[in-house]
Amino acid sequence: MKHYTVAFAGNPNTGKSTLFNLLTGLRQHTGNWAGKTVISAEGEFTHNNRVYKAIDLPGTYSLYSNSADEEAARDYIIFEQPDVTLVVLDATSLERNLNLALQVLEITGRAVVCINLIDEARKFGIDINLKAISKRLGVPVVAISARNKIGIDALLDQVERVATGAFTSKPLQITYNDEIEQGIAQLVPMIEGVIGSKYPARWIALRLMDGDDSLLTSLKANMDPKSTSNAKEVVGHGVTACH
Ligand SMILES: Nc1nc2c(ncn2[C@@H]2O[C@H](COP(=O)(O)OP(=O)(O)OP(=O)(O)O)[C@@H](O)[C@H]2O)c(=O)[nH]1
Ligand SMILES: [Mg+2]
Repeated sequence: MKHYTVAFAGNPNTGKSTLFNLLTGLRQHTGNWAGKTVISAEGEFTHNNRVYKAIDLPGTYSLYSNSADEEAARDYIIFEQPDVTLVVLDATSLERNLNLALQVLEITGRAVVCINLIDEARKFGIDINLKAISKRLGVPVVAISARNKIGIDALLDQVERVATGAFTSKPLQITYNDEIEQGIAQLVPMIEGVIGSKYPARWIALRLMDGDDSLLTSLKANMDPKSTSNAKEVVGHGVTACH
């Protein structure tokens, strides 16, 4: 039987490990500071007779190269290419949390957005229009409470749809200003020429324009050794960095 992989991404403290523990029966540390996940943990769970490998990534505010955690989460999503990236958001601060969801969607459409802490949101009278968010993002969006075990089956049904390809996502693609879009248009064919279509060229173009050397290093390390010598050329083509 095929094992699907599901990576749990999200801002720190959004309940990723609580959900991971609930599903896998493992005991990843949870909690405010002392329990912070610093390395990715792996476990397994089943749903509708399908087996899933779960990877609990460290909490990050972005997928740029600001810290080892962000690089680890980014590299896992780009290079390991999980069947599903489950983006766990805090229902009480959606605006801040959605930023990471948008970054994931720039990398992959194989994603499910999981709005956790729905119990807390309800206490504050926050009403979340899941349908509208899902339509806008182009991927399934489910509200849960990992701590109170609410919405878990519905979440796993959506994970299954994305994992099996039953759901065709239309991930929201952000359009940037003309200067950036022109840079992307120049870089994408060069990037695809060097690394093929396996990796998200548009996102890589954006990161290269931002001067993200760590991504370049990871790319080289993960690429076929024959083609690594070309990687430098892509950034050497003189597209101005946009900060
Ligand atoms: N009220 C409520 N609290 C929750 C829920 N899920 C998780 N929590 C709490 O939120 C806190 C953080 O949970 P963690 O599971 O450690 O969060 P995390 O996303 O793994 O955190 P990092 O590893 O730092 O990224 C803990 O105190 C949990 O008990 C929920 O559905 N409702
Ligand atoms: Mg954690």
